[in-house]
Amino acid sequence: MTGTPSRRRHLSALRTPLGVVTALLAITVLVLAVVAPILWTDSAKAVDTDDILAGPSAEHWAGTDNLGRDIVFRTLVATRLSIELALSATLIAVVVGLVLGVAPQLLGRRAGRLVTASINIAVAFPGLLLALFFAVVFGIGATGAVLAIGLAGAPSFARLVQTMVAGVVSLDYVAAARTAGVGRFRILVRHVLPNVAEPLVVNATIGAGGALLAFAGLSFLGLGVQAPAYDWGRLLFDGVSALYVNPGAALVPGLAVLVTGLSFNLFGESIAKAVGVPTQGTALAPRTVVAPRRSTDHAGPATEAPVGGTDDVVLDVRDLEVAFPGADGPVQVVRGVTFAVRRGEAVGIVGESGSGKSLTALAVSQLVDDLGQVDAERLRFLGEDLLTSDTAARRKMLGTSMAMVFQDPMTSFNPTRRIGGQLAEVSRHHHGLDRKQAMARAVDRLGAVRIPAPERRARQYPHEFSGGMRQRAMIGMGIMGSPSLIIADEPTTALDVTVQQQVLDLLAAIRREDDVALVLISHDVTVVGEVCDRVLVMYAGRIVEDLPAADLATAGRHPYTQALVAAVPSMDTALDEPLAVIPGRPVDPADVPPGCAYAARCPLATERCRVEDPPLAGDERGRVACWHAGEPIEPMQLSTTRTDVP
Ligand SMILES: Nc1ncnc2c1ncn2[C@@H]1O[C@H](COP(=O)(O)OP(=O)(O)OP(=O)(O)O)[C@@H](O)[C@H]1O
Repeated sequence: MTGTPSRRRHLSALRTPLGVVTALLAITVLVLAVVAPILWTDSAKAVDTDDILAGPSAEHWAGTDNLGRDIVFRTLVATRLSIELALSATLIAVVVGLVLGVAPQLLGRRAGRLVTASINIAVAFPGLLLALFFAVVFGIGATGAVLAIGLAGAPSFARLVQTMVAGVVSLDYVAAARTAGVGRFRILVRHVLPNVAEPLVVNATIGAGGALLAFAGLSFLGLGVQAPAYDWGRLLFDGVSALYVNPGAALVPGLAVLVTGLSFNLFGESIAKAVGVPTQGTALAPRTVVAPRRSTDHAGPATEAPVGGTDDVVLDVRDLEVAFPGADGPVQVVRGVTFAVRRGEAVGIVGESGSGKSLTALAVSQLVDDLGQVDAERLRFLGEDLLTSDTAARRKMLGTSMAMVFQDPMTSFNPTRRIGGQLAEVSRHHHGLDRKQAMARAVDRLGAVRIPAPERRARQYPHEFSGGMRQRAMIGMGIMGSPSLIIADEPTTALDVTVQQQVLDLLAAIRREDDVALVLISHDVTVVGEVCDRVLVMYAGRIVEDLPAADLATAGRHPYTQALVAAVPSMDTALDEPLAVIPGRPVDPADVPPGCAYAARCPLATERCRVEDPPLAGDERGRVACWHAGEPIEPMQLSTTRTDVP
């Protein structure tokens, strides 16, 4: 390989004038830290009682101290201790910060929040004040100062780590690993930490500069290194007391602190800028992830049969609700969704953006984020109650029997790991295969999803795959086990049309061959009509119609279903004409009107619709929630053009 993109970006940081200067300075300081004590310790120790507190001369460029020792040599020799102390303190800050920063991901919801709150409080304290506090606690001297500065720096690293971890855990490949039942600790080690390592190292470089300055501050207050040992801070402390006799005694070590601190700081900043990593000043609000809670207020009879009977039911969802906190109390975004999926059945979920399709799927796969509250009367997968506590057996069952395919193939894989290894992880984790067997299975599955030269491809990184291939590899990951259900959320939206068809064909083939059930979420009514047996139409967090896919194009009974179909451009649509859209705007989940949520946009709406919410009533043709189901509507009333929308 010719070098990774990130390595190339690091090098580009060195090409800016600031990058070059600060890198050279930082390297010089590190070299001095190694060689100066070897070369000049004797000269730095040499006492000259005839030349005490002398000013600059040809022999002593910056003069001498109160024992006649050369200031320049002492400053050079002090480089090693100063750097050692600064790096030790930085190491402590990074390690403690890392532990605290990942803790909310590993601990339960309550303990995680406690850690987050403590970090937030600690971050709000000025660093030097914290350092002074710890210095007093740990005692005066080098060890106390290292611990004090290290611990005082930890909260800001913890905040940074927390922010970065929260950014990574929301990506699809982490969600996929969670669905695959990979434990929190393993996810952290395999997927999260490799992706935060680079920004952490860059920030540690910046932190080392800050630590140097902090040591100078503590030593200046007499709390740092004690004589006869000396670092730059100690020299500064001694020099200041003789400032009026020989200013060089304070100036030279002061300059060493300033230049080294700045060079570390700016070098770190220029790398950060070049590679685009966040620094400690750019922290975002943290977010933690935990499993949904069990509903208490909807605990209904668990023995009731799923919609349409119990035969071969893979997924059984009854009265599913998802709510998020809003400005005026919880906002319900999924409002009582009930459906079942049978073995080998393909069920499509359609609806406009924001109708609750994705959250329904996320709730089923236990991936709704921490803020979301998931309640259901029943949520069963292969007969297992998904609302019960987070047991290893349940995780394993989800991991081997349910597969998720996400919209964005860019974020579906961990960019730092080879594709084959990521697929193999599932089998090593769940099927007890050793590394070699798991890799063989991964190669086999890549072949099964029609990826050419699977053995070679397995050794490649995600960025070496095209979008369509990545999506197929994601499906391959889903079939590492023998899933009973694949949930595909807009799996083709990010792909071009020909690749879309290949991915849909692949899903259909897997379904046929292995009798796998499929839940396909899509904006695209045509795609769903082609691939699925049955379609759930969602509006404002509810299922408004459940009908055979064959009826979707012509026999939808809900006016919303008909409007969705009418808004699909046909082959006869003139390219220069504006696209058809459904009149009006979708409902704001925070402000759902009484009665039927679609009434304001519906050509059939009457007073009753605006007052009474129609139930989802079932008959032999499916289920529909409309007081005027099946009543005729003029095609003109179903859709309008984009230009007519106010
Ligand atoms: N994490 C969240 N916090 C708060 N609200 C959310 C969150 N996730 C989704 N929502 C809201 O829930 C509603 C339903 O979202 P969902 O993603 O399920 O819709 P969707 O039908 O899948 O839309 P799309 O097709 O655009 O993905 C939307 O109003 C959305 O803004």
